[in-house]
Amino acid sequence: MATNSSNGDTQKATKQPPMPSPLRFSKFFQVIVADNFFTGSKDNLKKWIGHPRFELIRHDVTEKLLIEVDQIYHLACPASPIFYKYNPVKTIKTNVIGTLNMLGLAKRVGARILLTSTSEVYGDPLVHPQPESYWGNVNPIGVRSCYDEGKRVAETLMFDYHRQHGIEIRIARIFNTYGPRMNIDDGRVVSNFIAQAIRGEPLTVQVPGTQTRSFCYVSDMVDGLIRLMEGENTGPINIGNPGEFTMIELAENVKELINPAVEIKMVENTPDDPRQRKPDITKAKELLGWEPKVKLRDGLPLMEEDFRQRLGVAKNN
Ligand SMILES: O=C(O)[C@H]1O[C@H](OP(=O)(O)OP(=O)(O)OC[C@H]2O[C@@H](n3ccc(=O)[nH]c3=O)[C@H](O)[C@@H]2O)[C@H](O)[C@@H](O)[C@@H]1O
Repeated sequence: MATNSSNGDTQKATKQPPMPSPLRFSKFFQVIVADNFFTGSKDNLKKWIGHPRFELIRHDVTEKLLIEVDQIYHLACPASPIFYKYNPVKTIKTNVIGTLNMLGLAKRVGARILLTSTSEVYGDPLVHPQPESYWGNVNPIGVRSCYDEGKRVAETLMFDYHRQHGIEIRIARIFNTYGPRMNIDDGRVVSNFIAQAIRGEPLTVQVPGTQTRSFCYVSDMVDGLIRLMEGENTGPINIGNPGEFTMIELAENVKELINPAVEIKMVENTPDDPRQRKPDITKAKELLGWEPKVKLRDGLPLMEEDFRQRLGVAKNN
């Protein structure tokens, strides 16, 4: 540890006033990424590999991880319904055993831990928009339960470790997030529609099409998560964009912005699909000074650009 006062760097560091912005502070951190690549891609980390303050470990969070850290962003878990339904047992193990392991790590080294929970803890919500005080309407035995009940248990574990062991916790409830570098075949609606529009395939709106979601651009999400980690509130705090769209409206926007020639096709849905979802972000505004800046119609073209590059399809072709 850098405690020797004859060390120039340490003296300089101790004289510095506290950093006003967590975003500026973060450039001094070393980052260790642990990923099992079940849904993640090494390509997304390419630009950091070889950086002196960056380390990548192939690791499954359901196994113990013995490292020394000050902060833990516990982001692990497949989030696309296609992926978590493909391996529900793995999904619930990640949420339960994975969260226990990360809390064990936080306890051993005295780190602060942030869990990325989800709007899915509200299930098919009977309160609209959803404030953090709403307890939700969740099916405990459905095909989505590995994910939504899994995240609910993860939240419980976080608060139990906080109350029993004094662990510093932070919980974010993330609402549908999109942006460049998403897996093209992720299966979630924004990436599906953008890839379909670029390929000139019909946009597959699952019935009834009147179900709503609120889409947050990735840079807004990252800003919110860092503010939560650096702030004083445990949460849970909703982080999402309150702009609410039906899936038909989303398809119409993608069609207009990306490829007016594509058709919109109604297809079958899957069980327990939530009918409406919109975050109440009063807490995020008041406690984190956060609100999203990027509107859906500004974010979609940024994602389109990245998808076109990866699919090798130029605009106006
Ligand atoms: O994107 C996310 O952040 C969220 O994604 C999923 O939740 P969900 O909202 O069901 O995600 P999608 O698969 O993108 O579905 C959104 C809506 O679009 C519809 N959809 C999906 C795909 C498609 O091709 N067409 C279509 O109309 C679905 O029926 C659903 O109503 C996860 O379960 C959430 O936990 C996660 O936070």
